Amino acid sequence: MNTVLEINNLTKKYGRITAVNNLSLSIERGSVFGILGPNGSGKTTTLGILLDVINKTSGEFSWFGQPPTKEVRKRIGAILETPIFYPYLNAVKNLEIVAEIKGVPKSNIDISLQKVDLFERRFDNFKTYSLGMRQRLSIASALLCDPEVMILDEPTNGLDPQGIAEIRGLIQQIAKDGKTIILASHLLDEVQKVCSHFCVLKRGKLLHVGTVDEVTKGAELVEVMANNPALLEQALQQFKGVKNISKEEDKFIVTLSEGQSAADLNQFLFDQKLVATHLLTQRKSLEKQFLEVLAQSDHA
Ligand SMILES: Nc1ncnc2c1ncn2[C@@H]1O[C@H](COP(=O)(O)OP(=O)(O)OP(=O)(O)O)[C@@H](O)[C@H]1O
Repeated sequence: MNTVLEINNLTKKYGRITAVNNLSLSIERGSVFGILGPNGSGKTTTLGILLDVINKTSGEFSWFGQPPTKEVRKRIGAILETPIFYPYLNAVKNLEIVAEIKGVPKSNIDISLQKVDLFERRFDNFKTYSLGMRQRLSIASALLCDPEVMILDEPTNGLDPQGIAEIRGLIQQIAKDGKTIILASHLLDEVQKVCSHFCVLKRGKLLHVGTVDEVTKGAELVEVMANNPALLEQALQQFKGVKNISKEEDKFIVTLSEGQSAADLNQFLFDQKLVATHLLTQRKSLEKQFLEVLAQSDHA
């Protein structure tokens, strides 16, 4: 893999608000990179800077190992906001206008429409399109110049479950075609389903970066219950293989250290003369990890 995007100490201040705070990241070719963060964490501002529509306050970034010139920018397709299409023109006519503006050959239009599965509906007026189809047309317009990188900001916002599934499938398809995708989302589930890598931003600061796999396939989470919750809690605190314990009523959710299994925990409890009435291993979800990372940052 080679590096598509390198960000070094990027900062954006709006008066007293620091929207992006000393952010450093690198994104490799072929990855689907999720920028995850609650509302106001600086995702859109970061993407805006990378696309040259927002001025940075300080820091640097490079695309494909080169400074971010207009020429380099042509290798990137982006949807920051839903583009404005003409309601009384069909998809082909709308994309012809986009192609004209971008200086892209019109022969790319049919290919783009096929990629987003709108070819059959290409002669229908835009106003007859569902929200999902409108979003797919936006993606087709970003694909017109056959970019190496696609940037999508909250691509499934406002869509119904079917529209969400379609867009997610489409993102995966575009990634399979070899494009690098950078997508901002506040939806953990979306990032978990679609992305290979992700970072977590909060108030403009980078809290975590890594692969989705290492989070979801990493440490085990075990639900434990026993007849005597107080004794169980004491025992759990003594177990050396515990990384974190949280409580949901009488049920304890135990994050095990790397290499520890539910069987080790069960054996330990048994040695303490405690019998677990409930012992369930969960795979760690991105959601739990994300909430933990955010909670830890509150105590930092
Ligand atoms: N033009 C602006 N002027 C002043 N403050 C701004 C401006 N744009 C963004 N901000 C502030 O910068 C911070 C980051 O906003 P940004 O929109 O980048 O976050 P986000 O993670 O994309 O959030 P959302 O998911 O709600 O779009 C917020 O505190 C926001 O209020």
